[in-house]
Amino acid sequence: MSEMTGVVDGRTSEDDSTGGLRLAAHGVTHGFDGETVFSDVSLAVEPGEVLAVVGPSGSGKTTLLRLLACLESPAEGVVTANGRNVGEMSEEERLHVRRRLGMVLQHRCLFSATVASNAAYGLRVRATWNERIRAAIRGFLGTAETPLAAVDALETVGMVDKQDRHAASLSGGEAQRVAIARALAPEPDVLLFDEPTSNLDPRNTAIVEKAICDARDRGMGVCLATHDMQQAQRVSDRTAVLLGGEIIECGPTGQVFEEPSDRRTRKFVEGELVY
Ligand SMILES: Nc1ncnc2c1ncn2[C@@H]1O[C@H](COP(=O)(O)OP(=O)(O)OP(=O)(O)O)[C@@H](O)[C@H]1O
Repeated sequence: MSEMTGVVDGRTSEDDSTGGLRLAAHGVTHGFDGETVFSDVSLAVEPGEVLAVVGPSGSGKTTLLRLLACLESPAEGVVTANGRNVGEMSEEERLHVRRRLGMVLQHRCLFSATVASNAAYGLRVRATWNERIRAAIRGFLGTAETPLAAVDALETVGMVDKQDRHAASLSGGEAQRVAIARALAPEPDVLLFDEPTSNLDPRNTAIVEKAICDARDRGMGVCLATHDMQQAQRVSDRTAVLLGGEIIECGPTGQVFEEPSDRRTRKFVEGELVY
């Protein structure tokens, strides 16, 4: 619980003053059907950094991301957003936090709509009522245009030329890139990416990794769950190793990979650990 500073209810000194969003898990334990997946996990995604979460299949990377995304509540411990316990927020406040997040889940699902409409989804749900009414009128008149931010995001992932295609017609890799564009378009404060390049070839992996680094350089916090040790080394500032139901190591990526303090980390990152 070492990161649990100045928390939990009420506003704290960490609150919105920085303009960014700091998401943190404090002493979090979670599991399913009576089985614990991980215990006493504490980590934070700082604004302007990429935090990689690496660990074997089934170690709980997705579960941790879902807790940080406020999609589930931890069995024990708390998740905070700028120092406030999201479990003690009203529904409206939690929704406000969720709207500051962009998420790409491993089992991404696109809506049954065009690529452009999918990419613009996050902008639509964040729009004010006035903006929604104007958009509805433009839709009715047949003069609706794809918002520039959605076009930019599609351009970033190399999908702008397919913006009129129906999502159902896309390959797995194309759908993955549209899901990433959908997360990027609203310029959220924090991006939570679960294996975002699992279906991509090296060229498109490089494009997505560049988008992740660009987002970090613009001040977003990025939490990246990945199996790909090279990817963690290429893009992340810090790496957390989730193994055997706990975070066994969390620190600057160079240090975790080159001079880990836990011998299991060295075995894991070098692919020697049998699990
Ligand atoms: N909704 C659920 N109901 C029951 N068990 C679940 C559920 N979600 C995850 N689990 C279990 O929790 C454990 C952790 O799953 P999780 O998907 O978080 O791992 P992961 O590290 O992301 O795995 P992978 O790298 O294979 O994606 C697994 O044993 C999984 O079967």
